[in-house]
Amino acid sequence: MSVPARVHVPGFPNTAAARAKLDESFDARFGHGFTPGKFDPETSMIAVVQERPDAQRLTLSSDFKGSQVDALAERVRQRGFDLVEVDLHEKNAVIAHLTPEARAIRARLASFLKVRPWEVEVCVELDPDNPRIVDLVQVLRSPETGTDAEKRLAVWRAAVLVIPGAHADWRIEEDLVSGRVVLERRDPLRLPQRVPLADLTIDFDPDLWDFIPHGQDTGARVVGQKLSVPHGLVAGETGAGKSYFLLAHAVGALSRGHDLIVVDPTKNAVDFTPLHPWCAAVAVTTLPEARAVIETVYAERVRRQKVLQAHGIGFWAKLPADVRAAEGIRPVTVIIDEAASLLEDSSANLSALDKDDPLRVEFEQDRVAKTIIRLYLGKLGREARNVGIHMVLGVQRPDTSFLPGEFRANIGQKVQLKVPGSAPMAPESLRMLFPGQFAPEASDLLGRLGDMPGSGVTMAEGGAGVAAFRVAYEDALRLPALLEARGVPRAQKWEIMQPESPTPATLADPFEGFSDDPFADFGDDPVPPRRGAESPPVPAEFSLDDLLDHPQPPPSDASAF
Ligand SMILES: Nc1ncnc2c1ncn2[C@@H]1O[C@H](COP(=O)(O)OP(=O)(O)OP(=O)(O)O)[C@@H](O)[C@H]1O
Repeated sequence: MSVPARVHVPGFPNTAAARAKLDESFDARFGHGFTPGKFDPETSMIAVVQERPDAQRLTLSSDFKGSQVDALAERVRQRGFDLVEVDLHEKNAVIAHLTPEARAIRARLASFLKVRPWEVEVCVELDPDNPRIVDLVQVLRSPETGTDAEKRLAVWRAAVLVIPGAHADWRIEEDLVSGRVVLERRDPLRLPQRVPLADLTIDFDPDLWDFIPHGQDTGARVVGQKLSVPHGLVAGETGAGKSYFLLAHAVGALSRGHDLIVVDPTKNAVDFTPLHPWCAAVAVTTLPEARAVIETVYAERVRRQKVLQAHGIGFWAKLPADVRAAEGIRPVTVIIDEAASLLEDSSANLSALDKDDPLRVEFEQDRVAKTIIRLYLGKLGREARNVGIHMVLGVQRPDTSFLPGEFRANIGQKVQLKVPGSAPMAPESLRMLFPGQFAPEASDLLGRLGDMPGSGVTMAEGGAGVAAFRVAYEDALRLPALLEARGVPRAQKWEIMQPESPTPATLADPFEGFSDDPFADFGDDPVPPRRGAESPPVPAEFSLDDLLDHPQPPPSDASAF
């Protein structure tokens, strides 16, 4: 049967596992000795490559020993063939005509792996337009390089560099079942060396409220967050550039007319200090302070919902401009850095301490603050977009399990930043951020990012896929000048509710007697706080104790809104 040079494989995922599977079907269709080669995603065609050209099987004498294999290889070579496989147990060997490239690469890989050439089998393809460039090397057979998948990958990452012309940006993938390793040429990712934040920042324009730019991709296209899905999440360990990402987001939001709120009691939001005059509120010292700010944000959500209801309108931007101005309704961006530490429960048990011990009092207050922040975050997750409230969370690890489900479901843009010089992240650790086939893609891109801080991958809601990008940057101390130059007004400060500080004894279980959602029975929740300098002075009264003891919202102040 004549074997085609290429076959059409629409939708082929081009993974090592898919190759191994296709190899089986090649065996069935074309007989042994053909393997899937270079895949062209544009035409969905894959090459059919002969693994062992002119292969012949030799029978070895019954007393043939391992010590004689080198001599055998030399005799085979003198006859113009290559020894490709020796089976000392079955006493046979396979010889074939390897291409010069396959012979050379096999020899280099074998030497790197410290084995003899016939213990490694490769299939090599060259660039059809430039036969001096190696396009694809498939290692069809090789000795075991370790039991740990990450370590084996590290071995192949080093091994790939012995291939002439190869570099660290080559794609490297192993199929765990067949053991086939695919080493494929890719052009290196070329991210901009630096993206000046000033280049992405516009003159103050609230009409452009629904897109916050973050940086540029490999084609210098602007990457950012569309606010059609309200919230965002950025993951990155220390040194990855997370604080500067959040600063870029803050500046983008301010120049698009958002009120800015910063919550970061873990790191005291020092990087944000220059932005304080532009912040409507900050919570940067304690968890109860963070709780009060989040409660205030939620109460603002309730107030806005009432305004919308009163006008029979479902979305804040559709309110008449005069109503928005009178009510102080602008989009709100709430930045919460180190979000996990605000939400994750602490398992410490301080019952051995006296109940008035300051340490225990603080611990109990923190615990209650976390519980309440988690509750409000869940509610804001699903109820925030129509009133214009958007949150961006910073976390160390790409793990969202600590977030309330409603919040997770409303994260539009997800970003993973890479610490310069760090080991590549395995797809498994990225699955919570990037579902399905996007996790391997994200892992792959992260592996090719190079060593510049503020580089990462992002995936926006809507299935457009993952993209590598460089975060826009400006020295934090120069941000005030940038905002001034762009005409961004300083903030009207929000009045933050101060929940009464309950005594530790009443804090033991603040939600006892409530099933899932302790606020579900209370209709429209707390009395809204006063907002901005234009608002009439109405006392903002809302505390956890009020909710628990007097389920109805106090009606007396409602008319003021
Ligand atoms: N986009 C960027 N472009 C250029 N340099 C950057 C960028 N982002 C961060 N850097 C540099 O990298 C350093 C670390 O960034 P950053 O402080 O944001 O890290 P981080 O991940 O927030 O760390 P930490 O968790 O300790 O705050 C900064 O001092 C800054 O100089």
